[in-house]
Amino acid sequence: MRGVWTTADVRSAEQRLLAVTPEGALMRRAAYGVSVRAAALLTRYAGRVAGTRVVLVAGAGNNGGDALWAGYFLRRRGVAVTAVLLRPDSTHPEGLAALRRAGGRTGSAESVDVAGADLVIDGVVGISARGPLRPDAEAVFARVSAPVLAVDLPSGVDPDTGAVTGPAVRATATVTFGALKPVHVLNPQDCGDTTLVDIGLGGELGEPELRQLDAADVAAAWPLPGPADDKYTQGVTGVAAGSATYPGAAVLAAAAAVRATAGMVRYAGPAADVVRSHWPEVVATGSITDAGRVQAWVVGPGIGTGRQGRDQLAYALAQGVPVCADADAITLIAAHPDVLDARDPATPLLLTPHDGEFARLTGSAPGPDRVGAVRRAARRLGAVVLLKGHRTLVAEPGGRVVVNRPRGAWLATAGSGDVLSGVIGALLASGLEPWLAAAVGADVHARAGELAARGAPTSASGVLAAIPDAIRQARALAA
Ligand SMILES: NC(=O)C1=CN([C@@H]2O[C@H](COP(=O)(O)OP(=O)(O)OC[C@H]3O[C@@H](n4cnc5c(N)ncnc54)[C@H](O)[C@@H]3O)[C@@H](O)[C@H]2O)[C@@H](O)CC1
Ligand SMILES: [K+]
Repeated sequence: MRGVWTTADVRSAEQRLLAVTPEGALMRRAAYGVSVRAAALLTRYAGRVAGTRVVLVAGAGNNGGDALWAGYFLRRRGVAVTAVLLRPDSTHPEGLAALRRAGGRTGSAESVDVAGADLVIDGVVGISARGPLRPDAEAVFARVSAPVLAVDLPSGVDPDTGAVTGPAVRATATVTFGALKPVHVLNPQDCGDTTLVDIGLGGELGEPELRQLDAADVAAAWPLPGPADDKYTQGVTGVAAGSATYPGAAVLAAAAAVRATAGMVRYAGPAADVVRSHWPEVVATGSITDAGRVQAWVVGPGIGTGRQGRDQLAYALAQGVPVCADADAITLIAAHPDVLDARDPATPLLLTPHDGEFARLTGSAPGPDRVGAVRRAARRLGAVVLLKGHRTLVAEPGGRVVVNRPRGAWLATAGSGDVLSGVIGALLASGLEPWLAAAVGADVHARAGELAARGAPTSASGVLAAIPDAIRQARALAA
């Protein structure tokens, strides 16, 4: 798992490291990393390094210092470097001196040929940034047509939320130092391709603010049958979904569970015949009370918000096994919170709202601080909450939050949520910890969406069919 730390955490870790590191060493390490990434971008976009032209845009702080030192290293590789100094009187003195010593030039926003650069390096602001780009910096970036390499983060984007509230740099690539910050995972669009340079901060960092799974985490968590397994030992998934009028949700959720694990899937509800005819391997019954023993329930997609749905939900919650409550089940919990009384508090509950359901459930929309909102909701509800979105978030009551890596917007298609709940149900039934089940399920769901789409719109059935390839992809990347 990759950790992500707040700027406050990073700043205090840096202070501790600075106290035991020779003056300027951290900045030179950081800046050297920027120069290496800059050289790679120049090779890619201009076909060479020596003889190219790089413009640095340097603000008043250490972020500007990083850019100036990166300019020093690029000069040594034969690059013509010119720095636009936004605050000439308070520019980082050592960085400026190093650049000049190496033959770099400086100028004002008006005098430097920004439009003629092969690469622009954004050293306006870093982790001490507040608010959007100021007009002087905005005017410089308006003239840029070359790729932009952001130092630490794209200036103008909020480091801790990734929010853009005014003019901001849109980077081709970002080089960050010591630790990923929330901006890198919450706003990857404006960061471009982010690389992390190790400046030795690792030992100084505490618990991360956010976590992100990589393929190895997904592969390690995904349940696979062993030689001693049979259809029961892998965990039986129960799916209570759909209605006679809307059987589609039932078919999609049950089928997703079938695709996700090799164990058994039981379906209970009014769409039993339709489910059975599409997926003969599902053991389907008309009533949840006749369904038999399962190791986790998925309840909600298409069950409606009336008496029948409420009874199904209350029954599932009383079985002493983990429950993934989705769609109508969330609306039911919002309207009748007493339904949760049927649940043994030791039974894990996982809720998978989209923004509208989240607002119904908690009384307010997630707002711009989605991480804070989902973390509070999980704590208050004593449940794992998966907040759907371009970057799906999963929070558990103890405060840990996983951010899903977006893979295009292909999953914005009808029925896609039903597929997700079926996958998560199967993972819960296999015994995965609920927040890991939700995070790993969301990751494979996103991979399946990308594989199904391959550049053109897809459908929930397409996503469903791509689940095995998504699992294979994660396992192959981890191998
Ligand atoms: N402290 C360290 O040990 C290291 C710091 N490093 C660099 O230092 C950066 C942090 O440097 P600083 O704390 O000096 O601060 P920044 O360089 O992030 O910002 C400098 C100052 O700009 C002003 N400012 C804030 N928002 C602005 C806006 N929207 N437009 C214009 N000006 C604005 C503020 O007065 C702020 O203090 C990191 O992002 C990283 O690039 C790296 O060199 C690695 C080591
Ligand atoms: K920057």
